[in-house]
Amino acid sequence: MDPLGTMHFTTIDYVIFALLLVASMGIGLYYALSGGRQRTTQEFLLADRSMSCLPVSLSLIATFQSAVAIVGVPAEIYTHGTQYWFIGCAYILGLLIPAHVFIPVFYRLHLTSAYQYLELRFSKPVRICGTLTFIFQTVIYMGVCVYTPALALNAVTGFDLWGAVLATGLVCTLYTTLGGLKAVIWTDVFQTIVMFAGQLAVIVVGVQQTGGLAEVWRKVWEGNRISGIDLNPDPTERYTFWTLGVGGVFLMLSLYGVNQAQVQRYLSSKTEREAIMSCYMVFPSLQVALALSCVMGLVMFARYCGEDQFHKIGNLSKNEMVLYFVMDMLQDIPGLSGLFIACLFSAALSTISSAFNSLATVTLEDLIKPHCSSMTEARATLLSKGLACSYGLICLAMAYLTHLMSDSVLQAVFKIFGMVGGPLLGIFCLGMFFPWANSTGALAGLGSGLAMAFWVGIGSIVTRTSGGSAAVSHFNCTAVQLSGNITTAIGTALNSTAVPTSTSSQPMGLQRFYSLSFMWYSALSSFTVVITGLIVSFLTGPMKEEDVTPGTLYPLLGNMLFFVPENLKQNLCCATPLGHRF
Ligand SMILES: CC(C)(CO)[C@@H](O)C(=O)NCCC(=O)O
Ligand code: NA
Repeated sequence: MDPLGTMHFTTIDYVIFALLLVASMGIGLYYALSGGRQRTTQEFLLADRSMSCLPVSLSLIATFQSAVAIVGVPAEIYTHGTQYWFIGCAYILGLLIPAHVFIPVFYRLHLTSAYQYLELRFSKPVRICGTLTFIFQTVIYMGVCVYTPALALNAVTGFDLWGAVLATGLVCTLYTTLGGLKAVIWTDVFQTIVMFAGQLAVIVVGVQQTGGLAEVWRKVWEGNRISGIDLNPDPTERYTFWTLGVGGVFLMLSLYGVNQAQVQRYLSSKTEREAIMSCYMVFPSLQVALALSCVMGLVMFARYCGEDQFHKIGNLSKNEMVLYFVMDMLQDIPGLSGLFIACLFSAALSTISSAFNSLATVTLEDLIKPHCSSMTEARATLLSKGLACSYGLICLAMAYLTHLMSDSVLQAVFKIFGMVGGPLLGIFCLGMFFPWANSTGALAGLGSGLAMAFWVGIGSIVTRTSGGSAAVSHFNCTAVQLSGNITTAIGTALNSTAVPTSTSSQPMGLQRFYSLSFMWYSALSSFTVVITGLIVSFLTGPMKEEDVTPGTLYPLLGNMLFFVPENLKQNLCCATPLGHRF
């Protein structure tokens, strides 16, 4: 059955979509032909370290705000209520800690790649393992990012799936290869604005068509979509205040603290102050982004609550709901659906362009340069352009692999971030906060963190448990006679996480371990890295603080014991490292 066959794109919608691609290309060309014309790696990979905080901050949010969040969050709110919104609490510590811990350390070391840090602090093998882990994470993620909007568009409008994937993948490869990081950052700025505009337009029209704000509020309130704070301590509950507000901090740290894409933006800032400022400015913009997608879910609910007799929306996968809602509602307003499609693809483009550039950076800096010390600057720049271009093509291949993914991409991406990003966060924390950690400990820690993460992650996929314990909250619309049907429909929409009939029985033993909420993955795996790393370091001979490269430690213990007199602290082995005051 194809309930969506009637939806069509008008010429003006195509024009708006094409304009997005053309404008992005234009920005790429501009930076290819202006400034230093992308003739040095400093310019191509680090924008000449000359950026100011406003473009950097918009680029920071654009990097990890992809179409996955734009289609995933409203569907989550529609089916489960506003609990997810509490992830906004995690933004406070999730941005303050990067601003005051990670940025100062990275910026003062004058790095290009975040993994250079791992060599300075530990050894070359640790750096290479870190780099390979990052490449693995990013390559999977970019496949999901380019595939998601194309799939949604295809499902709802019949727009050619691989045509959309190719168009976005190739245009993005081209402007990233031509214009370097400057183009990536400035297209991010433009694309973030398009992203916000598209979501806002849909919300405004949606509210109007549903009968005004008061009516939307009444419907979502009566439909039980407004969730109170859920303080259930059960770690297998998918979204609670604890999983979102505490587990989410670790997710945020792995993304905004140590992820190469973001670290590269901090390093491209003119001064350390600008870098810290940009991190602060992410906070309000990220709250706006979160609010827009949550409100969109509420409006979508208000619009269909009790009126979805034909299970129009209930039969869709979570990734298709939003686009269906948009097309259904905006059909009569020319151009508006085009604007929303542009919003969706802006989100995707800004994420994959960051991925291409950061992957080119780490491949050149961490894997190639150490072996070709005599490479000329011109050659290195040419090589980095070749790398950016190759990763663009790899992205297309990964989109094809994503074909096999489950139907909730938001959960899939959170799992990838937790399973691979968490151990990376752990190894940076081990290095910065614990002077005793040595290289063997770091390698053992990273290995065990990854093993732990893949054990629980793959276990949950195989046994289909993580997230399965999420209570499918039932509609409680005014149209009571319909609620049975709608609940069934929502059940269908959630079929990927089909709950076994015996949901009431608590999972036991390993089963319980596998059903750990994926919001805890980052915390679990980074703690595993730190603890294993410390144990192995102490067994193999801990490092002495004076042997650690200056500037690679952050005096966490020293700062936390601010009330202890200075000479006592020296004895406690947590002195401020040479020449570095934080
Ligand atoms: C980083 C967060 C959690 C911040 O809300 C969000 O942007 C997110 O869920 N990002 C990952 C999904 C995506 O690719 O859009
Ligand atoms: Na994005």
